[in-house]
Amino acid sequence: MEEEDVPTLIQTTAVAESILDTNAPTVPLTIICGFLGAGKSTLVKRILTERHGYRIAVIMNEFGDTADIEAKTINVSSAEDPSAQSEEFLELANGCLCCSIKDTGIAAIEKLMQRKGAFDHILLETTGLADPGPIASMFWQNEEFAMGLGRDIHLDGVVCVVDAVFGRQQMEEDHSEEGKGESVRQIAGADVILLNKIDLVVRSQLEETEDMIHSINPIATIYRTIRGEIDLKNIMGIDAYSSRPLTQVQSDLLHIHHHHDHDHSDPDHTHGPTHYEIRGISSLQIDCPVISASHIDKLDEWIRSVLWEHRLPREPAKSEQSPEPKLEILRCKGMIVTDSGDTFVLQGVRNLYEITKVEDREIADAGIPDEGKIILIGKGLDEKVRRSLEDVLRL
Ligand SMILES: Nc1nc2c(ncn2[C@@H]2O[C@H](COP(=O)(O)OP(=O)(O)OP(=O)(O)O)[C@@H](O)[C@H]2O)c(=O)[nH]1
Repeated sequence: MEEEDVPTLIQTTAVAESILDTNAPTVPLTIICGFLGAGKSTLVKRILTERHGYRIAVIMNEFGDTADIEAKTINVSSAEDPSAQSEEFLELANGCLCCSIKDTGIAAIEKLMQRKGAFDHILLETTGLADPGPIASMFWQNEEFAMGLGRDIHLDGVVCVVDAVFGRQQMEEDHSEEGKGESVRQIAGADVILLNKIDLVVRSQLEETEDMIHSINPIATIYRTIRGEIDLKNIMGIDAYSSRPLTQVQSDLLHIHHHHDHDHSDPDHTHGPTHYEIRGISSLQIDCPVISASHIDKLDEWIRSVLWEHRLPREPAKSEQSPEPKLEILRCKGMIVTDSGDTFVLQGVRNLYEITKVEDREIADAGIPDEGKIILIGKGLDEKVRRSLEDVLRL
């Protein structure tokens, strides 16, 4: 996708189909991020110790207090291979596998893949300060990845654990001049959010935090948890980066529609950027009418300009000194319906994206949607951006 000659839609579909047809499923990978102290380790510990029936390989930054888990060391460092010194595998009583990484995650995952077949899912826990975006794009639509680990692994989703007690305060601090904005980037890049420690707060505080999260990221599903207690099917196997399960994308989009239904009575607030703009990160939702098939190319061009050149098509590039915020998309997702009866799914993480035609048989399963919707999460998403995209869709 980095090249000028972006693969055509047909090729993309063909690749997706060939993956489907080879009957060699790749292992789903879930990234777990979250605020410092929000409860990531508590969640991981649950996964490693409880009897849930899943065989999960967990990659942790450090073993921390999880090292006391009853386990046997499988692989210790070897003298010939220095990279092996940075990781260790532990096989746990509940069938899970655990490994720690200190520097690059890729080396650990490559090692892990030598044990392919011993697990059905990979969880990658990041540090409390990590921005999941660059990590997610390492595993998605990345040529190097596609040629290597991508044959064995696919990105399933990004889960963010948010502290119900301090989450709001954390986001507000991150919004300040001194803050680096990690917590907001974590929320912006997540597909599922666990609002954890709900036992420690009152309902109104929960709702306020949820509102704030929704304003930054209307795509993510929020679950309220205590000590990371959650049915694992809600965080694993969600296929958030796939264009295949139309039903999932559709339900996400319907969910958003539902959530903002109350806005429709007020014309000024029908689709505007949400009122929160924390560290300039906000979201934009645009309804797409049924468009003509030729508009797909125009849309593709628009997306490329915004994602790669950080400007609207035909708009001059902004200088570094420009007072206007830089246009930066952290996540985009959408569904587009054409008058030829085709449905396309848009998926994007930062500057990587794909627009994929949905197969007829999937539509047969899910039903043809009446209209589409595009959601952008990022910086500089003002009314000008909305109008520009609407113009492209309504040519
Ligand atoms: N009351 C309450 N305490 C919790 C809950 N979840 C986690 N904790 C406690 O919160 C503290 C921090 O939890 P961790 O799981 O270590 O948090 P973390 O996100 O891994 O922390 P870092 O790795 O430092 O970013 C621990 O003392 C947990 O026992 C919860 O739902 N309710």
